[in-house]
Amino acid sequence: MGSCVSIESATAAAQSKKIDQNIKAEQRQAKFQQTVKMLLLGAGETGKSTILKQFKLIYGTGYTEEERIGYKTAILANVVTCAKALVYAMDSLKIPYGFEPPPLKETASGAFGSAFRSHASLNQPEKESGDTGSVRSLNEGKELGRVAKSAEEAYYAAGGENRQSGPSPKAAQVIRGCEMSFCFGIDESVPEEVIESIKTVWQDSGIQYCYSRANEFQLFDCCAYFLNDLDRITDPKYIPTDSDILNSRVMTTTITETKIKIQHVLFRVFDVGGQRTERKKWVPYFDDVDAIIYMVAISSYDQVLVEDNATNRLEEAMTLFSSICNHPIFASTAIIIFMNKIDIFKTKLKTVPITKYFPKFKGPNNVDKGSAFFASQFLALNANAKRKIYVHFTWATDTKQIKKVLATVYQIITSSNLKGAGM
Ligand SMILES: Nc1nc2c(ncn2[C@@H]2O[C@H](COP(=O)(O)OP(=O)(O)OP(=O)(O)O)[C@@H](O)[C@H]2O)c(=O)[nH]1
Ligand SMILES: [Mg+2]
Repeated sequence: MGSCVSIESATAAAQSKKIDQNIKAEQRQAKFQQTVKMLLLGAGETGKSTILKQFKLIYGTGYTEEERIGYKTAILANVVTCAKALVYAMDSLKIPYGFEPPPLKETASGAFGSAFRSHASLNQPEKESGDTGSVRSLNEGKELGRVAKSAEEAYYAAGGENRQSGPSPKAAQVIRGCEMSFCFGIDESVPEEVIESIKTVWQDSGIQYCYSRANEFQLFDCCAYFLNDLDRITDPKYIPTDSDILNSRVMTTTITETKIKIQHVLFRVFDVGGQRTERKKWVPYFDDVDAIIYMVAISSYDQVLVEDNATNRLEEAMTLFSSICNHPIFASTAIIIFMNKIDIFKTKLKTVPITKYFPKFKGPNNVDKGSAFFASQFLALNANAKRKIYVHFTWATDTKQIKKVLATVYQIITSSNLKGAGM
């Protein structure tokens, strides 16, 4: 009996040891299969959905041919929307078709000649410029005003909205009359006449000058990317590339959750709509958030919101950031700011002085000073001095750059240093 007991207790002990081992293994497994709830937050058009696409491209299986074809409609809709925006802006800004802006008077910096960007150069981020901008801003502002005035005079002399003649005004008429209904059927394409009309106006010097003033109206950032490549994207056999998908613009109106496994961590990534009306939908997703990527379009310093056509986009981004980063519910959430659209920012700095929109900025108007200034403006909004907020300067449509950035983000989120960083 005694031996029986001892055998039983030995068995029980062995079983209990096994259970303990299993529990430990499960615990290890649980630790190993860490889940991270991540929100992509930020105002509208800052690049949240673009980053989500990058997650899928870099860590997922990418896009199938069927999914790619699904983007065709959105891309063609982008093309027509951009063409319409330009054509309407020609009348609101009072620019005649064929307008050739007179060369700007040179300053000591000799940089005026570059004030009007040509569409051919707009797809590529340019090399960092020197200290152009702050010194010339005042004179250049006057010069640009003079050119705008001469455009307006020429506009009225040419017959204004309804009486301009020639191929471009005729093409503009076709674009104005184009219905967006083709957008709803995947197999339908944009009528040939509309495509030809878009090509005609995009070549027009007046439209190009109008494009150089795009901050004065609402125009998608992907405008030049697609309008420079119309032959390719309107080919019946066209299948969107990764880059085309990344550059396409579809406003988010439904919050989505995407699960992405990176090594042993399962990321639950939530992409939200950033425009004001969309933000009402955010709150139910605020519980138990491990990390937030807060997107800022640093290039939007000279633009106003789509929602009210009045508020500076970066001012809005700062107000929103302040409410997010100081919200008690996010007290222990890792916050990483992506100062995005750095490619557009670099190009814009050559012609648009930051001081004109943010007089606090003391220049010089270059990438280093400009990006450091805006980063510091955001970081200063954090009321908890002990908390570390991470900042990255990003180009969301560039997979190579984002791959590196996301690898660093992964390290930040999974590293134990987070605890020491006020989390
Ligand atoms: N050139 C350039 N374009 C970018 C960059 N990031 C995003 N875009 C473009 O900007 C547009 C808006 O990007 P989205 O990702 O749709 O912006 P969002 O934040 O999801 O906008 P909402 O859904 O309205 O909140 C798209 O056409 C993108 O291709 C960037 O770093 N550089
Ligand atoms: Mg979106």
